[in-house]
Amino acid sequence: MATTYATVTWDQLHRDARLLAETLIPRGPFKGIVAVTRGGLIPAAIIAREIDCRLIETISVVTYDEEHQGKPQVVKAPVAAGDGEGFLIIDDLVDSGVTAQVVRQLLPKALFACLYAKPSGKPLTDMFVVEVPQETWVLFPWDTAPLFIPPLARKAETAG
Ligand SMILES: O=P(O)(O)OC[C@H]1O[C@H](OP(=O)(O)OP(=O)(O)O)[C@H](O)[C@@H]1O
Ligand SMILES: Nc1nc2[nH]cnc2c(=O)[nH]1
Ligand SMILES: [Mg+2]
Repeated sequence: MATTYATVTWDQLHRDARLLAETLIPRGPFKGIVAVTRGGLIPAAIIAREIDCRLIETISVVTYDEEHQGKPQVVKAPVAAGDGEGFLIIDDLVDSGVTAQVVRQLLPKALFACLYAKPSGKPLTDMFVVEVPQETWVLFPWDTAPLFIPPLARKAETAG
């Protein structure tokens, strides 16, 4: 199936992160947050502010596409979070669920929350805000830039 794109603006991301924080409050308080770098860093910062949490640890998992067939590599372990008890894991999104699976294995007692979830990754989350179709590629604000688009009339002129 052809890939479609879903553009998320800074405003939308901020709203969705605040919505997630609201649903997380009754599940807390948390000892700390583990942000899944890099995509989880900005959502984690927004959520940390809302739930008043100042201890932020990170985990970095590098995954490879099917073509490269590599095993996911943990290039930074979340040592301050132990087995995850009392910790909250934040990522921007789950897609295949591979990243979430690796993270959960290392932090089995932590709660896993993300902003966006595709069907394959959804079962690996404890909480998410918006479901996105599997074939949709989410474009985050840090992936995109505003672009000049010529007026329609000028486009018609050049098309002859
Ligand atoms: O469920 P999955 O198929 O594993 O995909 C989800 C992961 O992919 C993206 O990270 P990416 O590995 O692209 O790295 P980044 O966060 O450093 O950009 C995203 O931020 C999630 O962490
Ligand atoms: N930006 C972005 N990164 C991803 N990594 C895995 N799926 C996605 C996606 O939909 N968007
Ligand atoms: Mg990521």
